[in-house]
Amino acid sequence: MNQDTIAAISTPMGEGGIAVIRISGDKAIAEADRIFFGATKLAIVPSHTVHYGFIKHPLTMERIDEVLVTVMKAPKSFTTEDVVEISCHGGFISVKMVLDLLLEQQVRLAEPGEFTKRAYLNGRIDLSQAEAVIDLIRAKSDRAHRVAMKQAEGALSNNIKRLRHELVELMAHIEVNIDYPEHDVEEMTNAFITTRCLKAIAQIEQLLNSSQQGKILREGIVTAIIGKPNVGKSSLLNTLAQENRAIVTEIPGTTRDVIEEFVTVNGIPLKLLDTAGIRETSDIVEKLGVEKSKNALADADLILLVFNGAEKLEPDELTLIEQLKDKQTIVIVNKLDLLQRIELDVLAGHFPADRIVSMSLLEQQGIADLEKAIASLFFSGQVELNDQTYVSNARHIALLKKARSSIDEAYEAAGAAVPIDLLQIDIRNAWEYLGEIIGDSVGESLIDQIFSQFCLGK
Ligand SMILES: Nc1nc2c(c(=O)[nH]1)N(C=O)[C@@H](CNc1ccc(C(=O)N[C@@H](CCC(=O)O)C(=O)O)cc1)CN2
Ligand SMILES: Nc1nc2c(ncn2[C@@H]2O[C@H](COP(=O)(O)OP(=O)(O)OP(=O)(O)O)[C@@H](O)[C@H]2O)c(=O)[nH]1
Ligand SMILES: [Mg+2]
Repeated sequence: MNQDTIAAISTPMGEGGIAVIRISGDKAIAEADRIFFGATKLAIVPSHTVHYGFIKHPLTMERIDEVLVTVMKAPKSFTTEDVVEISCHGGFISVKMVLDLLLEQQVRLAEPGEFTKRAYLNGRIDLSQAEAVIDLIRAKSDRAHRVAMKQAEGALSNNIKRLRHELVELMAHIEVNIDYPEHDVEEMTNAFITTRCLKAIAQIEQLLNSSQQGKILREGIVTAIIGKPNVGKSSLLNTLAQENRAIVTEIPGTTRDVIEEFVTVNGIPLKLLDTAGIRETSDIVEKLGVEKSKNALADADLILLVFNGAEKLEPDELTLIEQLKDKQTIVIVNKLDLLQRIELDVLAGHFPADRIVSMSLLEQQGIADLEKAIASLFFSGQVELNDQTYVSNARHIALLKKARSSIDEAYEAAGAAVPIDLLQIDIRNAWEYLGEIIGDSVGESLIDQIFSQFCLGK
């Protein structure tokens, strides 16, 4: 099935110091030897060694690039096949020429994710570890990176394997009872099954509970900056993004469209949305902007509600406060550098004190306070990532939920004295759902779909 020898450029397209072509498969070394000219032929070098030489056109002997070549022999390689990596000079043309030379013969272009797919199919990593490689590449914060790294190392897989092992033990116990019903294990059985089911449910619950945090770590907390015009919403986005991302002017109604920016605050990734100031308006463009603000508000996980501290609260703003009752909100009283006229007591009637932050974005004051408020909201302080496994993948979450409801059914059946061979089916289903997480018993189309999310050359 894996007969083809494959190759791809494994570094990003564009100008760079060096660019790497990776080749994997039975013919990797022979094919590289055809175009590589160095002190020795690669066919006879030891595994895990690096060699200097030139890539030349095998017929015209035209020099194409000066390179370093790494040889990693099966099974001690990323794919477990023979792997050769050619480090070319960066830039587009020479790498492309070297790749084309390989593709002219017995090498085909790798599909996206095919190297990692081979590592999976050849048993070097399981499916959840392969999926973690995608997360690792896409991680946008230190925390997201650590979660993905842990999963890549097999933390989730180990949890799942342990759970499955316990379910197998349970099934074996029940099997004995089916085969030898006269045995005195029967007495024990229902109580035993109930206890074991509860234990398994608790373990799955724990993994599912971590998923909310896992999702946040991966995708960022969707955070909408909301307020009436001219209070400093775009100034806040620019401050948190540490660049002038949004236009700031003294004219109310400057921002018309939703502006997105990914930022990290104390290691917490936020997907920040700067929005148009909310007010009644007859301007058609601004009206559409206000509509978008209201949609962003509805979809957000967190609201940063901005007020101008130099002005009294307006009826529109009080309405807005009412609308945000069910949302996680942090209030920002901006323009602290000006004479303050805002009714702080009114705000204090609606929001707890630790959710109200005074700032001057003009003078860059109060930023640390805001960061602290955000961090304490989401991680009840600075929680460190400990040994807990974070589940962050939608596919894994769905399977964990299915496994849990199967065990729920077994648990209830045990209580209702349903024949145990029926309940055995529920436990077996749970065992299979969990197996799908690590790639036991998954169909080819699912595997293809997962690996197609990778970039070329991975
Ligand atoms: N140049 C290069 N850098 C890279 C990769 C690569 O393929 N090539 N990787 C690709 O993602 C990552 C590193 N991951 C790797 C994981 C395992 C093996 C490997 O050869 N494992 C063998 C041998 C280990 C040993 O010698 O002790 C094994 O586990 O059997 C290689 C890379 C990131 N950096
Ligand atoms: N004095 C003072 N002015 C500020 C402060 N923060 C922002 N401003 C000014 O207030 C004006 C509006 O700021 P923006 O950030 O554009 O306000 P906005 O809420 O995005 O406004 P719209 O996009 O129109 O809804 C600009 O002139 C800013 O320079 C502050 O802390 N103090
Ligand atoms: Mg604005």
